[in-house]
Amino acid sequence: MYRILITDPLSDQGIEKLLKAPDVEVVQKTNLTPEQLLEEIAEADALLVRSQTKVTAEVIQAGKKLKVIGRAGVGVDNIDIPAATSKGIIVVNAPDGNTISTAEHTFAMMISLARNIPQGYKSTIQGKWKRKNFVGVELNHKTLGIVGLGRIGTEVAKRAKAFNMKVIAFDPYLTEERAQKIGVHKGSVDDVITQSDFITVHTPLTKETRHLINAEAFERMKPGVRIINCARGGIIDEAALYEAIQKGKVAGAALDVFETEPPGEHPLFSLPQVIATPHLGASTREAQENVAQDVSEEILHILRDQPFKNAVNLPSIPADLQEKLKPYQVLAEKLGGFAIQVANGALDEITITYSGELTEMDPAPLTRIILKGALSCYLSDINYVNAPYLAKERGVRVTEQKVSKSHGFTNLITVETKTDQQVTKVAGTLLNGLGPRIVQIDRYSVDVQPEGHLLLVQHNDRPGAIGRVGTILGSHDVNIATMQVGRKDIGGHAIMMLTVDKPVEETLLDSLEELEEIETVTAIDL
Ligand SMILES: NC(=O)C1=CN([C@@H]2O[C@H](COP(=O)(O)OP(=O)(O)OC[C@H]3O[C@@H](n4cnc5c(N)ncnc54)[C@H](O)[C@@H]3O)[C@@H](O)[C@H]2O)C=CC1
Ligand SMILES: O=C(O)CCC(=O)C(=O)O
Repeated sequence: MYRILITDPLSDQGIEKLLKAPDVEVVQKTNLTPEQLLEEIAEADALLVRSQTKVTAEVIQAGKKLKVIGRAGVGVDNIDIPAATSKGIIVVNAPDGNTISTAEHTFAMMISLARNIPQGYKSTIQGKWKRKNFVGVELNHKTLGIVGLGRIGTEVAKRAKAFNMKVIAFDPYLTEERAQKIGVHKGSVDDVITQSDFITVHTPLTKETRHLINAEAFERMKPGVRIINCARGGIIDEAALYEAIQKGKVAGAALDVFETEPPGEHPLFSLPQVIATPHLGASTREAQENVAQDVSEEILHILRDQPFKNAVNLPSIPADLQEKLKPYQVLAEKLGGFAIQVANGALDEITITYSGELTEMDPAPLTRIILKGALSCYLSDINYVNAPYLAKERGVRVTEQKVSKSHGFTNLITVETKTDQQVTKVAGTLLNGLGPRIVQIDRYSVDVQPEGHLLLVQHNDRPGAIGRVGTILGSHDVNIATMQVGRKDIGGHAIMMLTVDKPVEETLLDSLEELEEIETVTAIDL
């Protein structure tokens, strides 16, 4: 039974799938204090939030069983993503479900701003009739500058075109072709800032976008420009906006989001040119149902080990690729574990080579699983979310390549490890109907099922060596299940690869290493 903790109000219809799932227990507790959240999270397999709950590193650390954090919405700035990634917790969001609502809210704000609707309303219900005070401007033929032409920015652009506005958009990922298709002019930030009558921002809040619209930008804007922010507080420098309105450079601003939320008695609210809503962009019945439904499905898929698509801290993998790679997962994990256990010394580098039919797909997800298998031998709580992160943190260089030559196998994965002492190469394949096999250890061809307790013995090829190893194993009550030998030259360097029925103790390894012809003995547990 999976325990899913929901700590912000979510649409009941949206979470219906969770409520009806036979393998799920839903615990809905909103308005928790930070201390209560730390207590509740301890038993949860999944946490589902909107934007109020602050999912800090401390909360993530306290989530002993936590596998996934779901955000019913786009922005994940209330979740400590690096902390989740380093602990191997998947963070998923619902990026599509509130796009239209937020674009419509942006438009509502722009029209309200242009026509002074909130100010006019307030005055009218106070019994006044001040028509002269609320003369506005048309949108028709005005230039709208959009910073960030993603999902919401694009929907805003489409609506602006219906209002006969000229749209200039800046987005580092905007191509000329896409700009033409949407019907906008692709411009620079500078074009947006200097040419627009209205400017709206639709980016996430990042190092680059923090105070993107600042005092210097306001200086260069057209007099009478109007500003809209329905994305994230902090993209616009609020103090600079206050100054620019005071100076008469900016005619007005419509804000749905703030640097600190809730903003309390903000100086901007003393200015009649400023209109505001309490982060309402996604607050429609439809959007809330959509995002809750989308993220609920993703959480169920992740808990049930099924394909999912909206992980924020994992590269997205199309469902068909996930299906194609699924059969290779066991091979990849075992191969990683095997490769690391036969490599002596401190690991510097792992080079993973994919051959045969694996070159026809993107095998990158398998690299994560190989790293998981490798790092699990030394570190706890490793999974495919945090494995690349932890490898990098430990200074291990990871290289991935594809080569067509597969030495007669339909598929082949070769893992070369470089430590401060040696370079070791192991290769594995997925045999049709037989499952994973290790087929190469350095120069030697083998056929080993990567399962259970294995013993790799490197020795000199001398008569009686195999018998003596067998005798010592027997005297320690260790039964040999399978054995393979490989050598390149008679009397030269050789290997024995044994599968045994129980874990091999240190004392047994020491006894084997005392034999004159034995060079090294490595116990491998998979
Ligand atoms: N007010 C509200 O209730 C809501 C706010 N949002 C916020 O709206 C924003 C946009 O959401 P979506 O359109 O869904 O995201 P998106 O990811 O589809 O689009 C964001 C766009 O910003 C662009 N971008 C990133 N850095 C940039 C930079 N330095 N300069 C210019 N463009 C840059 C990206 O290339 C991307 O195209 C997010 O911050 C999100 O959290 C989203 C939903 C509701
Ligand atoms: O949950 C909400 O209402 C906030 C939506 C939002 O800001 C987002 O999805 O980024």
